[in-house]
Amino acid sequence: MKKPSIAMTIAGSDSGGGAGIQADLKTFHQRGVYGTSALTAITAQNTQGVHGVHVMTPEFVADQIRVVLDDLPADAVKTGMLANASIIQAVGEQLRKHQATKLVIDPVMVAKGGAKLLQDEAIQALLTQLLPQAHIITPNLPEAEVLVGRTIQNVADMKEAAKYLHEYGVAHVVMKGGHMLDHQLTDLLFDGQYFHEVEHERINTRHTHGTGCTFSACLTAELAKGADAVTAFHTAQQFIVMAIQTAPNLGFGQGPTNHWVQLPL
Ligand SMILES: Nc1ncnc2c1ncn2[C@@H]1O[C@H](COP(=O)(O)OP(=O)(O)OP(=O)(O)O)[C@@H](O)[C@H]1O
Ligand SMILES: Cc1ncc(CO)c(N)n1
Repeated sequence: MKKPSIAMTIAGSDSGGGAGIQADLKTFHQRGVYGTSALTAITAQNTQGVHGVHVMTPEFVADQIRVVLDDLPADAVKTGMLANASIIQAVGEQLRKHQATKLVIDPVMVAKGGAKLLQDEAIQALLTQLLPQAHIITPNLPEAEVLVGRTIQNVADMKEAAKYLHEYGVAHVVMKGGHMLDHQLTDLLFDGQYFHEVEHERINTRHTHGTGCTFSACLTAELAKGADAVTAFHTAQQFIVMAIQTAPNLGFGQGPTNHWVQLPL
């Protein structure tokens, strides 16, 4: 077998399997990439909500990253749920030590059911300790509003927010439009110079659990294989729309998407 590219996820476990580390690893696998992981927290979670959270110590998160990257250097790394500022600091330190490039930050703050996955005090740490070394940040609209400190109501606001976040040193900003109120959704990527926009129709479904995780995991897998940011963005966008369209109809709440989407590798 030809050696596969490696992608690492640093995130929380979703016991229900639709979001978090499980969505990331399934998506990495489906995109032909070998997935490794470091857990920041374990949630007791299903499609109906988060029933409990157990957070790892920053030292143990650092240990996982260190031993994995010493042995299995990642071609791209993504972060999801980071829980608190001490974990963010530990992650930042380890990634700098290992000179991890192609870092994708999905600034997970709240689960779809409303449970908090990041402490408020950690926002500043995310902005100052992870953004300067990141290749791409992928906020949804409520996350972007918190990071920027302004409301975002339309595509013009999304562009302003993207420019603001770019100032922190991240190479590309992807704004996900899943939370827009319109019938028509816009996702966009800002590379510091140009905006790349994708408009698509909202799919009327309850099966949107883990859409953000799945999208950013696909983006990370494409970067790991050597794609540029814009190409990776378009592939991830296609992947998530197909995954929502063909969701397996599981669970009594907001069900997972289809991680078996087949797109050319
Ligand atoms: N109902 C929908 N129809 C079509 N596309 C959608 C829908 N919901 C989300 N998307 C797409 O899914 C991707 C993820 O966006 P979204 O804003 O939902 O992420 P998120 O809120 O971080 O997800 P989560 O918190 O569940 O992981 C984007 O490309 C967005 O356009
Ligand atoms: C562990 C975890 N990470 C991220 C999300 C966001 O979808 C979630 N619901 N659970």
